[in-house]
Amino acid sequence: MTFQNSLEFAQFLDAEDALSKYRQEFHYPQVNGKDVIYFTGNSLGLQPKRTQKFVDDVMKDWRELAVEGHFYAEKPWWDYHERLANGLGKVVGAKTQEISVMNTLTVNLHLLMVSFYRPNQKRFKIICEEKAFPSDQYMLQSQVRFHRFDPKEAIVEVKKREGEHSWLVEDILNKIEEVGDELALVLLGGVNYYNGQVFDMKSITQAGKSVGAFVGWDLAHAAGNVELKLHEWNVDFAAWCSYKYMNSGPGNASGIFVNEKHLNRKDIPRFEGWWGTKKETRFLMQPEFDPIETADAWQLSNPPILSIAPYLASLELFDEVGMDALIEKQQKIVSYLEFVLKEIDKEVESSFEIITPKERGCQLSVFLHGEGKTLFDYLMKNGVITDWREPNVIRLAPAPFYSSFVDMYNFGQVLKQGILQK
Ligand SMILES: Cc1ncc(COP(=O)(O)O)c(C=O)c1O
Ligand SMILES: Nc1c(O)cccc1C(=O)C[C@H](N)C(=O)O
Repeated sequence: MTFQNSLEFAQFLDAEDALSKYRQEFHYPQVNGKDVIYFTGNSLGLQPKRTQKFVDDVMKDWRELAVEGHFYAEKPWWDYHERLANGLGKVVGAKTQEISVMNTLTVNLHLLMVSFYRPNQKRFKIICEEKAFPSDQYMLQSQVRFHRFDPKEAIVEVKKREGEHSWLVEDILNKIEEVGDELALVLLGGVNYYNGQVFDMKSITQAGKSVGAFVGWDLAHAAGNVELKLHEWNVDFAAWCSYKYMNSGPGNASGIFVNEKHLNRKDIPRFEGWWGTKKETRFLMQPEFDPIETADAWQLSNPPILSIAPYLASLELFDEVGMDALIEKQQKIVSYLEFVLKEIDKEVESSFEIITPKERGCQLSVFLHGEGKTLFDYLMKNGVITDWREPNVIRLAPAPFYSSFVDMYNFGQVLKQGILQK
């Protein structure tokens, strides 16, 4: 056994880790009386301890002020959502006015497609990745049918090459070129949920724009995980959920990005509601829609303050730490996890194939050759929270805010026991 492959080395890495203190900021579920090893921040992030106060404050204001809370709460509700835009802009690389917080991811993608999928007989095709997250597939198919086109003709899926586990960027760029002036929209997941691949969003956006298409991104697995420069990359629109790497709680309100150049355009239609009208005139109850000059124009209803409160708490943490520090730790901890997996792989008969390419964020997807769901069940029973995706893949996503190097080491030990005890 080498020093690298020891508990002491993992402890040394934790001691060197400037973010290790942030683990204390989160609540940990327990199994067998011990904190779990949590790998599913890519599905639902842990609860930050400070969230409770943010929610309690809203409950208190509601209890004590009732309707007056809209205007006289310490953080008034009528513009509460605006408090999130600046912090979120830093996470996704956008200007404050390009961000709004509203609804949930699939709803927002639909609303954004109302604006940015405007097919005609010539230009009606959409490029996406094959086997995108099912909700995205349903969303795209239903949008295409809504416009009376046939999904089989309109949706062009870029496939992985035979035998490959990830997509080649050149295949996506070539497909964009090939579809050319029939292409209305490019809409992909910035990070694929299954293999954890980070797409080259800059080049793909550029290619889509160069053939005259709109380009949007589903950033469910990217927001709070990888570097994003939506404004600089000239992305038209994007949406994400807040409950994965952004730790805002199950099914919580999420964010959208609309490029500044599309704000206030009369030729880009929108579904509209009263929370998209200017605050100054909103309560005059006039029949004309007077759009806010920011992405908030896409808001329909007054936002769910109790949902947005945890998101604000979480953004405070992101603001304190910053994406650069999170990404730096993420690269170290994911590399260490890869090392742990490879070491165990040498010691046991089974073999693990990491199907995540080198373009990656927090997630390693691991194909378990020679192992079945019993290994996954063993991990769960022994306090390793991971998830299982058919046919034989576990996804491991150590979140830099709260995962430790010792967690990775201990995971390796549980994994080894799980395989050896068969
Ligand atoms: C890539 C992707 N798209 C869409 C969704 C659906 O999100 P929601 O249920 O918040 O609409 C998810 C996660 O559930 C996802 O990972
Ligand atoms: N939101 C979820 C839920 O309520 C139940 C189960 C899973 C989810 C998820 O978010 C799944 C996640 N998008 C994924 O990548 O698998």
